[in-house]
Amino acid sequence: MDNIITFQNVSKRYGLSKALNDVSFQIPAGGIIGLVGHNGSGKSTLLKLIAGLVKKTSGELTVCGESVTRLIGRNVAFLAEVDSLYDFYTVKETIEFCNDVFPDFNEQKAFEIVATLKVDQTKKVGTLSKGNRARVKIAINLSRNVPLLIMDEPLSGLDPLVREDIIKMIAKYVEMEEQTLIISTHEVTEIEPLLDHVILVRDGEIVLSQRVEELRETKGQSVLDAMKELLK
Ligand SMILES: Nc1ncnc2c1ncn2[C@@H]1O[C@H](COP(=O)(O)OP(=O)(O)OP(=O)(O)O)[C@@H](O)[C@H]1O
Repeated sequence: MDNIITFQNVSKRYGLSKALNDVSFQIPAGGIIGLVGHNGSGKSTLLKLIAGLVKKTSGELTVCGESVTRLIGRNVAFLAEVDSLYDFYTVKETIEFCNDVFPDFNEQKAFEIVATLKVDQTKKVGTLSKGNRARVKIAINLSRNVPLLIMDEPLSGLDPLVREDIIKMIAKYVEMEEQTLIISTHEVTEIEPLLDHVILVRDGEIVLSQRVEELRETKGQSVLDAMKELLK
């Protein structure tokens, strides 16, 4: 499969407000894709459409070669801005719970990631600092053995040490040959070294979808340069 995701003339409206406007583009399979745009540009909507969490208003959307329905959740691990972890479970119980719920879950990997990040597994999730809660979220997402990982703003509102931990874990644990990770972020400078492909969104439209290497070779631009030019 060359492209893991294809959007053809996809629009999404919430009532009268247009979040995505007649969008057509493809996302290649494998590697890390950065989704970048200002607040309210449509990034979360695009990610939720891919994960089958909201319905398109019109157009054609395929993920892993199938039209998207709610069943697409089998192929997609979605890390939302607001998490759905249970406060009353310890970190260990949370990982065991995920192992029961997701048939594709790699429990050993999850334990390894939280141990690497020095999160105390005996603590209840509700008592964790914001940074450690984010570390648990990323461990769970990276431990799903699915073709498509989606992370909506995983770095937002976190201090530099936590952001660094998350970036390191992404670099180490995404299975680049078999998995595609789409990550939306405002922290372009930090994430740029990881990116294979970048998608820029402005006012519900895709203004760029290109390999980062190609952007450098053909236009001599970094992702940040392209962002400054196209997202003014
Ligand atoms: N459930 C909803 N109901 C109504 N309007 C919505 C809803 N969700 C998003 N919108 C609107 O759709 C547009 C795109 O929102 P979206 O959350 O996709 O943007 P975003 O790029 O993810 O923003 P941010 O960076 O702030 O998270 C915005 O104008 C937003 O107000």
